[in-house]
Amino acid sequence: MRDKQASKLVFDKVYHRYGDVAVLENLNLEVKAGEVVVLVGPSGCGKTTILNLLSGHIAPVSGKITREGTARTVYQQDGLFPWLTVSENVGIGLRSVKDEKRRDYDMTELLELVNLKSFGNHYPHQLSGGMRQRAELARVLAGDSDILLMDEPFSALDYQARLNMRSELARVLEKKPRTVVFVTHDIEEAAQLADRVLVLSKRPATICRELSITVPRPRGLADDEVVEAMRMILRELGLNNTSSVPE
Ligand SMILES: Nc1ncnc2c1ncn2[C@@H]1O[C@H](COP(=O)(O)OP(=O)(O)OP(=O)(O)O)[C@@H](O)[C@H]1O
Repeated sequence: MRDKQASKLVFDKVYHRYGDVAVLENLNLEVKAGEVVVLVGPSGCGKTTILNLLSGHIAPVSGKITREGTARTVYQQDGLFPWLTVSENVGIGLRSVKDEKRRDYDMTELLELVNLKSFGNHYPHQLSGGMRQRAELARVLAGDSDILLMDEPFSALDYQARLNMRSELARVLEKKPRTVVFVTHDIEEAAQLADRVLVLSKRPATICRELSITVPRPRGLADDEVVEAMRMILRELGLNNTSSVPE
């Protein structure tokens, strides 16, 4: 399998616009191998555009993007095929893997990893939203991609399911480390998951604050560093009403 340390993402003076609308202006960004970077910022500032540029779905107008390693994207709505079982959906994640390597991937292990071992023969409509996102996670972890690009993957779930998915992702990354770029509007999620939070300005997006969080995952919502990170993100986003953040 590929050396996980090899994956790295770099934006060098990236400029992008749609028509006349400049979305990114000379954005510099570096994500180290194995790092979990969370992007937060105002709606429409260009977070999804950054992921699409990182995945190669779109090309920048100017500037250079370096991506060492293969990337898979997880979206807000799960991308499972409704006519395939969970195992078959997860198996699709192995499409890019050469036949002789496929036997290295144990489907049971993947399903176990996301706590869906008994649901391999179920169809997506027989699962809850959280279970579907877990199946999606197994699908993107299957195969040999080193980079996960996650675009508000848990935002369609209810609060309890979101909390569960955060600790699930933390646990999965502990077992199968990946380089992750994660977009969210949820500052709790950012503070609980990120090694580094990048707070973006409004369009054209620049990085107005970088925040490293060193406490190991999984992290409690009331952990000092998590609470402090939430405070700083709120302040940076101009949402200074900190009364809802636990003292
Ligand atoms: N394909 C496109 N064509 C034209 N304009 C686009 C396109 N995609 C995005 N935009 C515009 O570019 C800007 C940035 O969009 P983007 O989706 O990257 O922002 P975002 O930060 O992810 O937003 P949100 O937080 O609301 O999801 C927005 O003004 C959006 O309307």
